[in-house]
Amino acid sequence: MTTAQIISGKQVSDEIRQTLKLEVEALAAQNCVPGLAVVLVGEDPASQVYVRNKAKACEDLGFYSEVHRLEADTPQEELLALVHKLNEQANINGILVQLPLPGHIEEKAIINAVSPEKDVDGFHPVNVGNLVIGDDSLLPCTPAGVIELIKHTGIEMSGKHAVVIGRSNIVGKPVSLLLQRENATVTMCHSRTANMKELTRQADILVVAVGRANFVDASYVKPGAVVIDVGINRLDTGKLAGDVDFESASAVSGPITPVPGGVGPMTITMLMKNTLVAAKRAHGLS
Ligand SMILES: Nc1nc2c(c(=O)[nH]1)N[C@@H](CN(C=O)c1ccc(C(=O)N[C@@H](CCC(=O)O)C(=O)O)cc1)CN2
Repeated sequence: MTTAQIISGKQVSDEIRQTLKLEVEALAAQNCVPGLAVVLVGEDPASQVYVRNKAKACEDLGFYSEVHRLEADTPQEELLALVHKLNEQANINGILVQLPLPGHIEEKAIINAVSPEKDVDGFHPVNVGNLVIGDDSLLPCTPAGVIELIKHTGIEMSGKHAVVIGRSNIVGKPVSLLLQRENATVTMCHSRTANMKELTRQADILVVAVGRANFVDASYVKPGAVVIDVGINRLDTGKLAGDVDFESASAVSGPITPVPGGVGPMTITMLMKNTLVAAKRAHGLS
């Protein structure tokens, strides 16, 4: 049985949403209603759930929202035309095209088509570039959620050694940049890293985003380290598993996130936060 502190993404997410809701109410008095457009192409079952949850979050917080559901064989040009239309739509402050997209659509072309001011995913090269140079930008939701969860533990990131396993554009790379922004010393590991355990065992903060169920066990973890599991892997049994073997890792770790109920719920909450920020900017409010 674990004695480690379990970091509840659900609880942190609820707290942030309460703050957002108050802000939305205050903004309404200034005729500013945040608007989010979510675009789903195809019928991927997990994506359908995430899109429904995004629409529900908008409703709960008092945002305006639109969900555009397109057939799986929708031509790329049609999707681009929709994105261009949403870029021009004044009541929409945030545009999110749900990933993954069907194989015939070039993800990069779609991401690049979203206006950077409405890119609430933080995936557009302009926002990525601003993240790299440390300028204000819309931050990618899952990495921003990871930082919020670490802050919630009360453990200082400054001066700590953070190790990130995984170097994807949507999690590993941005989370490393955000940790550096918090003045952590960051090491990135990936599939070609030699002696990975030697590095991860030095980590005060270990972020795992490899996409392999139960990849990290206790042997990777420094006693007392904060462990953040970004993985969401659907097992053959239908159950969800993280990239971290929770039973094993939590026997030695400090605060640790579970799956489900850890990083996942933060993703949508940070999307709501980004949409609010984008709406305020569009209305000239700081
Ligand atoms: N355009 C984007 N596409 C995708 C993103 C993204 O940030 N932008 N991230 C993921 C999917 N995603 C949001 O879109 C997402 C994933 C997981 C969760 C979540 O709450 N997970 C729960 C478990 C839910 C379940 O039972 O499946 C948890 O971990 O507790 C929310 C949002 C890929 N696509």
